Amino acid sequence: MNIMKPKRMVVKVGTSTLTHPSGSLDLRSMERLVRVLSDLCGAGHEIILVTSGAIAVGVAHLGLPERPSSLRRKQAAAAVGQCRMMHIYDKLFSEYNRTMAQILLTGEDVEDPVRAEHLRGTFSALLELGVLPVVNENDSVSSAEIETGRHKVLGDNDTLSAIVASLCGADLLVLLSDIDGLYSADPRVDPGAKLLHRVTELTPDILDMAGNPGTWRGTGGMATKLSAAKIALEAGCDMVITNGARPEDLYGIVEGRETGTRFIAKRKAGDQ
Ligand SMILES: Nc1ncnc2c1ncn2[C@@H]1O[C@H](COP(=O)(O)OP(=O)(O)O)[C@@H](O)[C@H]1O
Ligand SMILES: N[C@@H](CCC(=O)OP(=O)(O)O)C(=O)O
Repeated sequence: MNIMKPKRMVVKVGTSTLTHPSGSLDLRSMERLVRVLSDLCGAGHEIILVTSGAIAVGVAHLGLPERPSSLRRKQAAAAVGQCRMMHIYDKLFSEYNRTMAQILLTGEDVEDPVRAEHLRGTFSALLELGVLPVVNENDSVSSAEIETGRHKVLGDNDTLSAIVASLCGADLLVLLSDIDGLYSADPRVDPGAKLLHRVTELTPDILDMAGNPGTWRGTGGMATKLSAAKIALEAGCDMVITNGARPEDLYGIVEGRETGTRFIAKRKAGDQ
């Protein structure tokens, strides 16, 4: 197998990996992830982290009995949770002597060519400076996903991470989920479903495999991950879906080891 070692990569981590079922931050999981990402930066990879979790963490921190149904309350929870998460990330990255930066995006930011160009410049400058950008959707401003559960331009962090990967010319996008990869059907519904190791084309059969999120904390399920795959592959960027419970798998993934499901971009399919 001839998989190029990625120089620039985007890693997206979902709410279910970052939080306990109560919505509180899973500190052990965050610590392991931050350690691996810091180490990969030390090994010469340029990494952008796209993180979910703001709403769930805000709901837990505010002591709300459940995820609110009103948009304004969800946006308020996101504002609280985002601040909590960044505080912990910054503390953890500092332990490994890494500087991080926060970037919050809305659909308009990536749709507008002038803003997109500024963003590209900011990401490159941060990476040149050895900084690790940490990105989330600006949920307190944008209502795209939290209102509808779907995205138009952005709206979920799977799509957001693929847009960021494409914008920054990343070689690899890794989605850390609460499941090992793409199965032939949702294993929570069909226990006989099989894990797919490699996908070279998003055929209608593959797209039909995607089901809904697994828990109240997840947003897009596999459908948004496959939308992300489409954006990444069109940008010539490989994408891997793997289990966020084992962040150490990232070491093997950057070496091209078979882990989870790897979607292989066209320019590389011929090399296999
Ligand atoms: N074909 C499929 N293969 C794997 N998981 C699937 C599939 N269809 C639906 N799912 C569901 O998608 C969930 C992962 O997405 P999601 O709940 O958004 O989590 P996360 O936020 O961790 O990405 C899985 O737990 C699983 O229940
Ligand atoms: N931007 C939202 C998360 C959106 C999202 O896609 O969540 P997830 O399915 O857990 O990756 C938040 O920070 O709560």
